[in-house]
Amino acid sequence: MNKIVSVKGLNKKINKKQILNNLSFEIEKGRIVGLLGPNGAGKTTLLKILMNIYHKDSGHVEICGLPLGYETKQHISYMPENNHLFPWMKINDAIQYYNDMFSDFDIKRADELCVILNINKEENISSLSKGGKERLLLMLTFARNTNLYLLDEPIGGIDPLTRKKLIKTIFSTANGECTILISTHQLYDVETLLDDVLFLHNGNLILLDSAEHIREECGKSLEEYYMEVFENA
Ligand SMILES: Nc1ncnc2c1ncn2[C@@H]1O[C@H](COP(=O)(O)OP(=O)(O)OP(=O)(O)O)[C@@H](O)[C@H]1O
Repeated sequence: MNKIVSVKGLNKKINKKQILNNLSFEIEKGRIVGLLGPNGAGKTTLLKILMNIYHKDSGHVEICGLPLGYETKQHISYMPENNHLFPWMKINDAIQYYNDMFSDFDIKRADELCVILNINKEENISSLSKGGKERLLLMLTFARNTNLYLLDEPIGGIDPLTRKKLIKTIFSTANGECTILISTHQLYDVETLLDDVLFLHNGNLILLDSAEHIREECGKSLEEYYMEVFENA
């Protein structure tokens, strides 16, 4: 089975406002896909639907060949936009918490990622900076062995040097087996990482293409292409 995510005719309204409009797309196994678009485009809403946190109004969504439900959640490691961890915890407690919650959590991998991302396991979560919290969430997210990683704005607060290390880490995790859908405004930083891009504008899918095709066909970087598309959208 090569389709990890399959979305057909997905619609979502919130407070009578159409947030996602008849979206249809597929994501193949092993791809790293950038979910890109301006503020309010519907990126977080889409990720929350894939995670079964928000319910769709209509349309059909499958994850790993299964219709959305409790079981599909088990296939996904999700990094939400906001920190959902308890402030009284130490990082070590958070690792334990994830280990208890998820049977696919790999403690050894968590330790390795702590070293790579310069995370002190004795630190209190309440004392972490914005970037520190993001590094913690990324460590927890990628210490799980799942088929699909959904990342919502994972690197906005992370300094450029750590971002570089992080991108390498994401590459090594991806290794052709797992699939990553990453919503970000840091296009410049993830440009080399992405296999495909999905452009959302006002809840509409306006482009799904391979990064290579965009570079070859248009002779532009993804960031340049993004600017061109959204300036004229
Ligand atoms: N719980 C909610 N109640 C009311 N409106 C909501 C809710 N969640 C999302 N929206 C609206 O849905 C639209 C899409 O929001 P969403 O957070 O999905 O966009 P986004 O592309 O992730 O934006 P950003 O890049 O700013 O994070 C926005 O107009 C937002 O105000």
